[in-house]
Amino acid sequence: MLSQNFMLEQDPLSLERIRSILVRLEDTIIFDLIERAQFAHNPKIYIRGSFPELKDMGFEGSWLEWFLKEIETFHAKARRYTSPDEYPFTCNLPEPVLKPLSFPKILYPNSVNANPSILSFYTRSIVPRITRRATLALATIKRANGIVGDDEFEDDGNYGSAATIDVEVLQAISKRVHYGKFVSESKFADKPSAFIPHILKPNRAALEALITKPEVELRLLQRLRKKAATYAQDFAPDGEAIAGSHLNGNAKIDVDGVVELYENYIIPLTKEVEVDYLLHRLDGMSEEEIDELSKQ
Ligand SMILES: O=C(O)C(=O)C[C@]1(C(=O)O)C=C[C@@H](O)C=C1
Repeated sequence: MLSQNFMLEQDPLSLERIRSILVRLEDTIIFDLIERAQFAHNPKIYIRGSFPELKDMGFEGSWLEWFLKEIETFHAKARRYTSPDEYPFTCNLPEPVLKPLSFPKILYPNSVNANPSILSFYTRSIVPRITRRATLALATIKRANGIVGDDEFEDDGNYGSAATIDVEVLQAISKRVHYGKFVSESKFADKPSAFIPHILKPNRAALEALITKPEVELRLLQRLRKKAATYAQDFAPDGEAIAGSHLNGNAKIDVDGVVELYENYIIPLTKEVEVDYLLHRLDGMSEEEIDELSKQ
């Protein structure tokens, strides 16, 4: 079986293996979004300074940033961020308590990190979109109970639950997007001579054209729509999907929203990471080394 375990894989740069991980991460991302969609938008948790309790403890960021800092502090101690496919959202994290694993050297040393963009599009675009249904349901309940005030409708008070799932979604998207580095390394290793001229004379458009595979993207979006539509349904105790349970606003997740998330953010950002990685792929190499690579 193709795995995500770098310590076990014979050929970590096989494009088939890397793509199989991207496919599996689709499931993780869809399920995490379904979990997040259970709760209202809760915009307060993304705004710095809206929790005086955090300020009192000397923390200046938002509620979500506090969650990220605390969770990543713990995970850093368990050496999560020494793995080549894990990237933290916060900095100044503690050292691991265990000695490092000696991962095989797969990626060329680089400092490409797309997490600031991921955090920004997730909080500004994704959360409001996928929580719309929970927010509307809350509005109905509050109106029926005579509670008015539009901003109240977005807030169900589940700040801990919402932020816990936010961290999971962010980590899954981050892993997915940064897998772009492995895709790039695999494509580069396959034919360095195709890439080298556009790295030496930096040309983003040419590099992007080289890594873009429209048929792979199309298949991905079709598969994703089917998966999201399946998981959006309810299932009877015997495991049969309940007909129509994903219609008339009852779907567990906004299927179009999931597809748009991939089409407009996740795939473009993965490609950006791929190109950024390539642009630094020859950093620190001598002319002789580059000449040698160009022959391949
Ligand atoms: O599978 C690849 O070849 C990738 O580069 C990954 C990916 C994606 O984000 O899913 C990105 C660019 C390609 O056009 C196709 C798919």
